[in-house]
Amino acid sequence: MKVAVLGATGYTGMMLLRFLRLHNGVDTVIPVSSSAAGKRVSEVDRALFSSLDNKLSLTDGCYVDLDTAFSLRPDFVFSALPHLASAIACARFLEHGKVVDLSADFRLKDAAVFENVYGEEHPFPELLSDAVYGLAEWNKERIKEASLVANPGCYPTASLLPLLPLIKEGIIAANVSINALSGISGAGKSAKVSSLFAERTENMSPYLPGRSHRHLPEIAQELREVSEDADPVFTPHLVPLKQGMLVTTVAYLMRDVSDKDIADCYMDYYGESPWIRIRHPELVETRWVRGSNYCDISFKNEGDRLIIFSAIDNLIKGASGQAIENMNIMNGFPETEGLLPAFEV
Ligand SMILES: NC(=O)C1=CN([C@@H]2O[C@H](COP(=O)(O)OP(=O)(O)OC[C@H]3O[C@@H](n4cnc5c(N)ncnc54)[C@H](OP(=O)(O)O)[C@@H]3O)[C@@H](O)[C@H]2O)C=CC1
Ligand SMILES: CC(=O)N[C@@H](CCC(=O)OP(=O)(O)O)C(=O)O
Repeated sequence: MKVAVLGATGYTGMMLLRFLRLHNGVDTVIPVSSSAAGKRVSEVDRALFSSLDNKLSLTDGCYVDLDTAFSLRPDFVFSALPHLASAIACARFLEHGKVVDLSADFRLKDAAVFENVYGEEHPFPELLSDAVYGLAEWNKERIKEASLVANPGCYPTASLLPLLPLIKEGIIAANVSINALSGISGAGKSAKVSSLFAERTENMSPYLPGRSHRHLPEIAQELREVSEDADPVFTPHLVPLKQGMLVTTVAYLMRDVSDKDIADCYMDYYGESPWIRIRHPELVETRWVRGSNYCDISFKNEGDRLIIFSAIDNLIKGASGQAIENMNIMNGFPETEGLLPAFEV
């Protein structure tokens, strides 16, 4: 396959290039950048050195601009652009092939909700019903048939994976309280005061609590697929890590269940998944998933309440790794293809 990566110098774009160099189903990579067009990829991302060069023959080892990439007619495109810029580029490239969008542009099903959350009219509302929400373990059959996959946000991925089976099976109530801790790379590579080392080191803080964060409507939308009563509380926090995400969710148990019942429920849904590890009775830690596509899940059963823990790497299972997983599902490759070994930015 001939695969283009839009936004290839950003954090998630860089990570995609690192995965694609080892992917056996991809022989040609087209790295697309507005800021680095004409520069050599191996000189910008020194971790790659020359290891991707054999797949960069179409662009002479260099990044190209969007128009050049379009003229090279990629079969498959990852868009790792900011919101709105991404929707416009995705709509264009869908003419040639399949697309996985890492931005939030096609995640919300309702254009009015999108406008309310992102503050702008959706440029392609007619594509929203075609887009499949790419929570890979949950929507696999629909992802197989999709041309446009909306890769989930990092907070929604880490929150939804442990909750969906338990809510669907009526084990926990859907009015959950989700507390999430994110590494700073979740804010992207662009310079902002709030991401400075001096602002973030030795410091932790909640931000956009209550109904303020744009991931709350995304999480609520997907929980409502399994329970129409879903009414989550979502509180994100920034912690001084480069990569990583830890989510602790408190839920009310709906019936008397043993630890084994809960573990069995997870195994029924995720027993075949190469990327979900049920860690119970151990708890989870971000260091055990860092640089990998794993989502680790654990829980503490209090009889009336359940405390649920999940850990991912925000840049991998929360973005580029899940995007590769979606490409694998869309094209009939093994789900693990290209995803081992793991990397850090
Ligand atoms: N960071 C994370 O943990 C996650 C990010 N996402 C989403 O993935 C997408 C990429 O995120 P991330 O890699 O962190 O972002 P970055 O800010 O690190 O990179 C985005 C890249 O897009 C390009 N770009 C920036 N502004 C524009 C613009 N106005 N028009 C066109 N291109 C532009 C730039 O690359 P170039 O100069 O090479 O064109 C930039 O490096 C975003 O939509 C983000 O919300 C989703 C889940 C998790
Ligand atoms: C730490 C941090 O800033 N995280 C980002 C979320 C990560 C992300 O990029 O999510 P989207 O793809 O939905 O934009 C935030 O809170 O906005």
